[in-house]
Amino acid sequence: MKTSGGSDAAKRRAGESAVEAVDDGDVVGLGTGSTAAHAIRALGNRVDAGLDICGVATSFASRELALDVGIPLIDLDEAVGPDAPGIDVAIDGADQVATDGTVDGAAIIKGGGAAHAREKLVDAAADRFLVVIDPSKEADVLDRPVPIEVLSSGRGVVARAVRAAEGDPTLRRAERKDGPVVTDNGNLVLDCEFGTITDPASLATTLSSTPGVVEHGLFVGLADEIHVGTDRGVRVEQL
Ligand SMILES: O=C[C@H](O)[C@H](O)[C@H](O)COP(=O)(O)O
Repeated sequence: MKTSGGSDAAKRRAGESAVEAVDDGDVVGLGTGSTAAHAIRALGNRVDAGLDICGVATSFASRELALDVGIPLIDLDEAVGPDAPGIDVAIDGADQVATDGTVDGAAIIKGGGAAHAREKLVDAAADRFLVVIDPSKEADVLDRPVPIEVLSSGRGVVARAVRAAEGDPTLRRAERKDGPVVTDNGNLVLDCEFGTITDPASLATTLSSTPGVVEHGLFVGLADEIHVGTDRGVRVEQL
């Protein structure tokens, strides 16, 4: 599993804090990454203690972990189809979070683990989306590369569109295999450097309308709460 800056204890506190918001009977979106993994483990402990919930996984990794800790799972289609229960709450990590007022709520970059396409489906479908981070993820303005999942045949077209939007795309390469990272959906990832992102909503619209883009990692105005774990406690920001 990908790891990132910030202490493990801080990530654990963030994950455990968000899991307190889960109620009996809830359908819960299970995020991906090292911080969301703490939430999944904490949820597994609550299931052991009798909590009756179903999870909806956002990746192969979150599915494996959920099964490992005993969380019953349903598919996204089962959760949101006709007469389906819906998703009550989603708990997910982030690579960078800015709440500087340029958007209503928070502007977030996700996809460091290449899971952002399914994460956005689940997080956006949830009644409440809780973001779990450590303080290293907080920023005044977004400035990290934006991961973009692309159809392999559309890689060149998307890269050209990114350059036209004054971005610098780099194909994400796998660490333990020769070749690129391939997502759970069989696609490639371009990590796109845009410098300081002063208008994330506008960039998100541009990227969403580019042919070949399966999904980009800008989550604008989707989050309802940010749980920031620190080495001493947790700060919860309501949006
Ligand atoms: O694709 C991965 C996800 O968007 C993760 O939620 C994000 O990269 C944060 O992961 P972590 O908590 O490990 O920093």
